[in-house]
Amino acid sequence: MQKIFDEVNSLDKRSYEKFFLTEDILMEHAAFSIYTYIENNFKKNSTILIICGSGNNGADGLALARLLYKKFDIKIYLANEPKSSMAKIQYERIKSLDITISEKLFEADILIDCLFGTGLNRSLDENSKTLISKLNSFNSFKIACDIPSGINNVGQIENIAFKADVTITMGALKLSLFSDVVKDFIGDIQVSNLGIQREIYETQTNKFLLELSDINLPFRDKDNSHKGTFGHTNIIIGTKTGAGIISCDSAFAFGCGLVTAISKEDLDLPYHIMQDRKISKNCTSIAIGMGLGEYEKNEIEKILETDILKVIDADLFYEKLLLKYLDDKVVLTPHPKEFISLLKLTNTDEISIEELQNNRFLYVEKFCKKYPKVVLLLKGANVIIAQNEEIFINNFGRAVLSKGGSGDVLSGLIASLLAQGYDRLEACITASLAHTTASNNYPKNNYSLSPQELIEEIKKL
Ligand SMILES: NC(=O)C1=CN([C@@H]2O[C@H](COP(=O)(O)OP(=O)(O)OC[C@H]3O[C@@H](n4cnc5c(N)ncnc54)[C@H](O)[C@@H]3O)[C@@H](O)[C@H]2O)[C@@H](O)CC1
Ligand SMILES: [K+]
Repeated sequence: MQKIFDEVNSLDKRSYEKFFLTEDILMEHAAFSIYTYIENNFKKNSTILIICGSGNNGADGLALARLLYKKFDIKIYLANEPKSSMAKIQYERIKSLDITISEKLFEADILIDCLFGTGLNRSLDENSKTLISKLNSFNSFKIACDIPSGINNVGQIENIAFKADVTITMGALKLSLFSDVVKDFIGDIQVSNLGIQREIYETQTNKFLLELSDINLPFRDKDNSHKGTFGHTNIIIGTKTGAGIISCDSAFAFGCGLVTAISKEDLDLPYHIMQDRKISKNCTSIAIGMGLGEYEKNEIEKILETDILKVIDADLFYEKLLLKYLDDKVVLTPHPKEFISLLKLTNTDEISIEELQNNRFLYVEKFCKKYPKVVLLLKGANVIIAQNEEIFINNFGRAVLSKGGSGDVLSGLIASLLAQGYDRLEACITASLAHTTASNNYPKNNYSLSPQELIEEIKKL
């Protein structure tokens, strides 16, 4: 996993003080990393337009222009006069070069957005909005320097943002690159080295970006085993039976030795799924909530009271009785609407979906502070997995997963791993990565994936 920081100004400051790296040195490395990216990916003499603002993001662009000059056909567009001291210095450095300052925007092969970086601290003015909108309309390859202009320090977009194909971010990953609302604006992310290896530039953090290598699939190193060796999960089937049955199937596919559907009605189940009326004696995990619908409250209580690890999902986030069980036995897997209900039930906050989606990390942190024993998995374009003060982000998800039943598959995967002995965080991390990876491996298109096909892809991981 990679470290993520709420802000990097303190890291820059530490580099000046601890390693005697000046702002100038850091900036030269920032510019050089974009130069290297362009050199490695584009033909000599490609046309490049660098759009520069008045601060240090613009200064990065001016330094980059100096580096690219003569190897590429470059022009600078000055959105504002250089104002920060580094922008003025960088401007001096290019004055004697014959670099064209373009008076207008045009569709170059490559556009480089150096308008605003981490200094964006107020709403965009009309000129900036028009400028960004025009840039977005061009068919050029688009590179954002540090962060696409228009995204603020907490990952919100008030009006418009530059729509990058790649964001080359300076020094370390910033949290603002991982809100759901910026997902379609940042493109691929690359981290630039600022004159010292990233592991030295970076300090301690409590936030992490998951990588594919963080997956820890079920592993069998004992052949002297039987079905009981690999756990027994119980999935509670509610009035909407399909949801729970999907979870049963995905739990079985992800290695759990035994899967029992707990249901009052006789169900038409796949042959490998057992059925019972009550929780099995040797049950090692439970999943409850998916398609629950009408269910007797005292029966739910009896299940929640058990000392068994549980995945709690969907309809249960609207039940007040859940409040007694927000402890070290549970994993909660709400989607945004369900999380809002949970925030309300727990008297944490009463907010709209929009407010949540604009501040996902803030509300996850608030909730986890209040319930530090709970493991929370907040669904969304970027999945957030959190416990106490730690946050893990899975940004591999794509639109292919935006289908009914995807969440039921995920509940089954987590329950399966809990039953097999994973701890709750490990189970969420591996299940979430398996879920996104399998969906991305679906070969057909990004709209037709069914839960069954998703489970088939999970079997191939
Ligand atoms: N501090 C450092 O050591 C380094 C900084 N670097 C670059 O510096 C950037 C940050 O530079 P700055 O702090 O100068 O800020 P920016 O260049 O991001 O912002 C420029 C200026 O725009 C003004 N501004 C903010 N919001 C505005 C709005 N909505 N409309 C009009 N003007 C607005 C601000 O007052 C600020 O002075 C980083 O994103 C990165 O690109 C890199 O060179 C790496 C090293
Ligand atoms: K930028």
